[in-house]
Amino acid sequence: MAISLQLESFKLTQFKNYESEQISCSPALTCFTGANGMGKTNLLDAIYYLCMGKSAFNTPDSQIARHGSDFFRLEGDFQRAGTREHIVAKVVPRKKKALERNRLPYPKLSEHVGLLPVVMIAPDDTMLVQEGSEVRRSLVDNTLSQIDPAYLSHLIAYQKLLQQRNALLKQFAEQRIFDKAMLEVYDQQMLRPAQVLYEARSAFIEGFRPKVNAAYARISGQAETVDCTFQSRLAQAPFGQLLEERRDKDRILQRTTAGPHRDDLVFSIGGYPLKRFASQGQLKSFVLALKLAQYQVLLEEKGLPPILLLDDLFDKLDPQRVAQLLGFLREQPFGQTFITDTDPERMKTVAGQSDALHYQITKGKAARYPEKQI
Ligand SMILES: Nc1ncnc2c1ncn2[C@@H]1O[C@H](COP(=O)(O)OP(=O)(O)OP(=O)(O)O)[C@@H](O)[C@H]1O
Repeated sequence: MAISLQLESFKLTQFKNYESEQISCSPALTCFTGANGMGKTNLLDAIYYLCMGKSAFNTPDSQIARHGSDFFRLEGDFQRAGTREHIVAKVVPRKKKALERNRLPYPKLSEHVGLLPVVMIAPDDTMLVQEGSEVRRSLVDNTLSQIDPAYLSHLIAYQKLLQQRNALLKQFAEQRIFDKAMLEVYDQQMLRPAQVLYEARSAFIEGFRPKVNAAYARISGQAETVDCTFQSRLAQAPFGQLLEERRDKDRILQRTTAGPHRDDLVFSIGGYPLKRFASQGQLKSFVLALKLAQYQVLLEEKGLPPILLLDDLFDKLDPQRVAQLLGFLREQPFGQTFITDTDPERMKTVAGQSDALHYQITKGKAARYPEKQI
């Protein structure tokens, strides 16, 4: 597949440890190497921010503005299916956040999501297995939001109503009152977004499962099968019925105890719970498989290869897994890729293709490696 999504260059101003820097990108592979803490990951996060309107690490905007600065700005020049897309993010934390596409501000930031599909693979992806359900839901939500703007609108609507319903339950407890009719106003409004989220997530997981298993087999080179299933109470009863059944419980606990905000993904290996039975190596292969499956779903649904951001993977994976991953990347119709690594020598072998660009990062400054070193 011809590359039809490409970041040509991007500019950071007062973004994390970058005062001002402009980076030209390879259409295929751009590598950033440097010691720990120099600002390699920050570059990947800047690209992610331009694609998604927020940090990949949930870093609040107030912590993104460079120490001592009260704003930050990012600019990216993309080519998307033959069309130039100039994206600018101008952020004054807690005061103003504007995202512009070709000099026109978006009325809503969420309208930008999906234009420039992106997948970040980072060492802390192991949280997908080790942490609570919120992290797993956000993998699903992130993917579906990039595929379907309507999904994101329903998600935002649901989350807002949920917050309001929970606030009302708290208020009832504080004032020692209970007004069923008032609660039902929220219940009614939540039915449709909840159903949309449930149906979209269920359908998504069906397509996602075989891709996770196939990617795992390829990366780990092992025979055991892995699985990923969707767990939602909405599979047992309609949301309206769940809300009614749990009204007393919700009242006592002062929060909404059932709904799409409690959905989860269940992971297994060889038929056993992955979290408890996977070795460290199996766990790393599995989270990598989850992200590569996400990449493939986006590729199929969007019809153009997402930008792939690989953070620090080579440091954290053993050489065999690195080789498997590189083999996998070479086999697939992967689009533009960005990689960070502490070891320039290792990167030289990875970047040993003619159209790769290789930068040395030192304290928020990027310098091109001389061509002959690549
Ligand atoms: N708002 C900010 N203002 C100034 N510097 C910041 C800000 N946020 C983060 N930094 C700095 O950015 C650096 C971390 O950058 P980054 O995570 O990109 O490093 P890295 O090169 O990827 O390192 P590693 O190899 O350890 O992953 C740290 O030195 C940190 O102090």
